[in-house]
Amino acid sequence: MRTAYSVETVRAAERELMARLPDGALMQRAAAGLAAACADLIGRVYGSRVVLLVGSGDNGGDALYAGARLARRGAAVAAVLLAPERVHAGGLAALLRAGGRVVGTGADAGSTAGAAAAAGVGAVEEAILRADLVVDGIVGIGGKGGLRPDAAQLVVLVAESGAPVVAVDLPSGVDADTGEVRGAAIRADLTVTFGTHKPGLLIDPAREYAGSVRFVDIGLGEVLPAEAELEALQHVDVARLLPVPGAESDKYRRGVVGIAAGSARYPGAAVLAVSGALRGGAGAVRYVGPAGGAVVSRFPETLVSDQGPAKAGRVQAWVVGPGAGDDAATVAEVLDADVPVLIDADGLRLAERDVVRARSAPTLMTPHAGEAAALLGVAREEVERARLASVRELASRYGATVLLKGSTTLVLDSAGGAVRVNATGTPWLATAGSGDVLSGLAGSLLASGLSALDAGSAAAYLHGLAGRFAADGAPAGAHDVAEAIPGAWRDVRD
Ligand SMILES: NC(=O)C1=CN([C@@H]2O[C@H](COP(=O)(O)OP(=O)(O)OC[C@H]3O[C@@H](n4cnc5c(N)ncnc54)[C@H](OP(=O)(O)O)[C@@H]3O)[C@@H](O)[C@H]2O)[C@@H](O)CC1
Ligand SMILES: [K+]
Repeated sequence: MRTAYSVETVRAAERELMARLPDGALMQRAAAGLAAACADLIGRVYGSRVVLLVGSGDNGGDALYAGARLARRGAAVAAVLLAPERVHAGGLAALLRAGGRVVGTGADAGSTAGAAAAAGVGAVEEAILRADLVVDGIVGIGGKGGLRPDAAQLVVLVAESGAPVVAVDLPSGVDADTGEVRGAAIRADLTVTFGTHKPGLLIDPAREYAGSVRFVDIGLGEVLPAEAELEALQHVDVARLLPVPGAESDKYRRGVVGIAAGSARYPGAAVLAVSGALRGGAGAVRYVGPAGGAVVSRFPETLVSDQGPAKAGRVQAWVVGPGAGDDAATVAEVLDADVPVLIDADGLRLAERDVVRARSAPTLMTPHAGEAAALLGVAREEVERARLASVRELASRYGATVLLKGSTTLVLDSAGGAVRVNATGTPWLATAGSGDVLSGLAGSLLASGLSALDAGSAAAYLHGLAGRFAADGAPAGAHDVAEAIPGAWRDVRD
């Protein structure tokens, strides 16, 4: 399991650890890891041109000490100082001792102007445009709000230069706790993060700015609390969750999932939800709704009923909503059942909030950003900008477990706790019907006994992986994704 902790938690752990260690020890560990990562990225250190962007905090200090290490290995290292009068003094001294230099306004230690001040801008620009590597030490977990204008100007120059960029701890300009990006931010090829991942490194849009992420252990793990703010399941975690039938299992013991989906207008949604459900571990799939003919002709193993959910026979979990149109009565009937219910698509719009809140069996809601926005009464962009806040707000308003779909899917249990983030997806998954497959898959896992949190996060993981396998770099339809689920399941189990 990969975990991420908020800035507040990191600060507390950092204080505790620092109290036990000699001064500066943590920064030296960070700088050593950072320098090694930079060297790996550029390949040949000797003779390479490295530019450090140095803010006035410890993030800049990390960059300076790492720069000193690279300079000792023969790199030509130039530091651009955003606030020369408040630069990390030890770090700067180390860089200068190792043969590094200060470029631009930073050369004028008396200047209070930023790096973009007219006097030094030419030299700064030239250094950045000619760099083999840019190290972003503008700001780390101490960043507040969008980048200030002088820092934002450096971001533009770095983007123009096209040089590889290593971000120190976080790409400057992204919010460490939320993954939000306000205004300019560094786009890194690699982010070297210390002690623990920060939520922003795992949640879009910030995740995209981080590039690949390399973790440097500075010993913080021993003082971090057991529960993280964010968890990202890995293969081994998902493998532990997936149901395995025993020798005594029959279809009923493995669980029956009921799919109440589709309409005369959208029969395909029913077929796709069933296609996901058949690959999700339940022993049988029951279908209720007007698309029974289409479902059975594609999947003859489905148990079809036209009696409505209450009379359809026993199920251990329901999926309601994909392609449901305006059939509010079916949604209400399903919500009345005392078994776990997954609500998706049209069902999200049709479900009464008070009814959802009053349910005693688990409820799993699976909106995409547009649906979440409609439920919250905000613009879609607002949800995409602030995914973490959105999933929290929805879970609290509905008293339900919420899976917010997207490039990084977030799942939050109705009782709170760590948010699970899933990043196995691929942009190719943004295709019609893909969500219907996910709802069937998650519903099937619910029916086989997983909690709403585990069913949602394991389904998102498998679905994302199946999307990758199905697409393999080319467009794929939702039915291809469903067909790739067994391969994803095997990949996880092996
Ligand atoms: N955690 C650990 O165990 C370890 C942490 N370590 C490292 O320390 C880092 C945290 O250092 P930190 O606390 O000094 O804060 P940091 O990120 O440098 O930022 C503060 C500076 O940024 C400025 N600034 C703020 N907002 C800004 C904006 N929008 N735009 C522009 N500037 C802005 C702010 O200016 P001010 O508000 O003071 O004017 C202040 O000068 C952490 O990320 C990691 O790299 C490692 O050494 C190993 C151990
Ligand atoms: K940074």
